[in-house]
Amino acid sequence: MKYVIGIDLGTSAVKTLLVGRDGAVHAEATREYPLHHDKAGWSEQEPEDWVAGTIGALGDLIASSGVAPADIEGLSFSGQMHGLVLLDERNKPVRRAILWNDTRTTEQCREIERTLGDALLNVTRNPALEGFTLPKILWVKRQEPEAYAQASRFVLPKDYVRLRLTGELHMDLSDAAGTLMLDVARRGWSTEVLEAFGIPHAFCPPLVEAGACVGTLSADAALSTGLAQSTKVFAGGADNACGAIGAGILSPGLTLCSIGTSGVVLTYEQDASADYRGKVHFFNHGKENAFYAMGVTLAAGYSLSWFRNTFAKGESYDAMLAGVDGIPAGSNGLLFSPYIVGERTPHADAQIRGSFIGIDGSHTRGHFARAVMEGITFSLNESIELFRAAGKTVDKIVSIGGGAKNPLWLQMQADIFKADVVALENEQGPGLGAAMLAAVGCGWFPTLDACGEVFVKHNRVYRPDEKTSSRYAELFGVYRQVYGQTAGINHSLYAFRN
Ligand SMILES: Nc1ncnc2c1ncn2[C@@H]1O[C@H](COP(=O)(O)OP(=O)(O)O)[C@@H](O)[C@H]1O
Ligand SMILES: O=C(CO)[C@@H](O)[C@H](O)COP(=O)(O)O
Repeated sequence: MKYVIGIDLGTSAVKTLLVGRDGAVHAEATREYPLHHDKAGWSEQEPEDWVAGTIGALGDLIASSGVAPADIEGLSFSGQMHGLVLLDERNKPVRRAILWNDTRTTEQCREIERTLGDALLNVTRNPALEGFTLPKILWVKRQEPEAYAQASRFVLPKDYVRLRLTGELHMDLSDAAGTLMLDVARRGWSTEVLEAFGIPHAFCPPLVEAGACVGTLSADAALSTGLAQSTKVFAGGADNACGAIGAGILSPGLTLCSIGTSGVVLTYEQDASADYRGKVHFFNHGKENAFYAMGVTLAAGYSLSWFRNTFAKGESYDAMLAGVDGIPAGSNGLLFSPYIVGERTPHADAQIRGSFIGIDGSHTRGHFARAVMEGITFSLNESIELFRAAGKTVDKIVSIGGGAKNPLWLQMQADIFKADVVALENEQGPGLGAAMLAAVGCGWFPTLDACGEVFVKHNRVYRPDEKTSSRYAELFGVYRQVYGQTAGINHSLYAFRN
């Protein structure tokens, strides 16, 4: 049997999947790496940690599978979006990467709005948000002029790992769409945006399709991973584009919910005609000439991982959540808003922070854990409501990401979203999507759609329970008031954060 590998460069870890021509996942290997939060609102990672983690995970994958390297025909990538990696002329990073969930760039966002005016939405199809790449470039230019002076070009996280494995420098359209420098509908770097900020075209890498073959592994990469040097390398895409591919969101009518570090609700768009006026993100898909719209909760899985690290250190998620299914919907009147690193959809606000509201002497740690899961899901439901208000039918949602490992959370999604929630056999949608790009690139299938028929395996369907659903609908009305009622207080507290 022949195989391909999907590499998902996530925020918490790099996850690798070995997938056979039969579409079955034959082996998995993961390596975690740290996040650095040196100041409130800052979030950075060491590009070298991604490279070491990827090489280590690929080595583990081959060793644990026992598959002959010569039988692995190709590999591709899914990458956390927007992160700025500045490279010098020898392609060495000049500083740590500034990530998608870093919100230090509010001033630069206002500068982008002032400078571009209407062109911002018309060309990039997105508003200026702190997480996107262009504001980060402007921040480094202003705050760290020495680092900026050393930078010859920029790439996004998975592009840097690909560069280190192949020696080739590229960026794919689905990831470039998240930089705020791409003309999304025309599918090229926007001269208007680049000129407005004095960024030379040579600063931006050559653009390719997510499925493009960019070469093979370098001799060094083959040696350090144990893979054959002849392994074909395909560009890969943004993690949400790849998550959509891996969940079979390849035609209109299907919706994706991903609970990773961030949380995402995404719908397929056949062309660039839909106009959400910046209320949700609008990006190029990893499938050629297609697009997607999505709402983002900045701290979805991250809120639960923060809760675990702070109040249940050393416990697994399953241990921490044992018994939480016995607590009634609504956590006995305890409500959580997951704004612990700021928010994007529907409240683009870098200064807002989270809250527990309604704490009662009877509440246990279990109530708090359940409230965190409910608050995250309410936040995602705000994006679903935005799509419904725009006329989309949302009655079937494919759920992926670490959050989809927990059956209680999948049922909670069905109850809160008032829609059928479908789990995949393997919840690693982005890694599977990357493997599908490699499988199509290797010529195993004529299209991603054909590949999806073999690779995408739906598992159990969670249907909304009428009684629980209507209880949650009532509570969602209360949740919706939290942002407005706490925004002023949080903005005043901003001055007290380090
Ligand atoms: N067993 C579990 N039960 C509930 N949630 C989980 C479980 N395992 C992981 N998670 C959630 O999934 C998140 C990680 O998801 P993942 O898709 O791996 O993230 P990323 O791609 O950002 O690295 C964690 O932060 C946590 O909230
Ligand atoms: O910023 C976004 C999308 O706009 C995030 O979705 C990142 O792409 C990170 O994804 P995960 O690590 O949570 O998968």
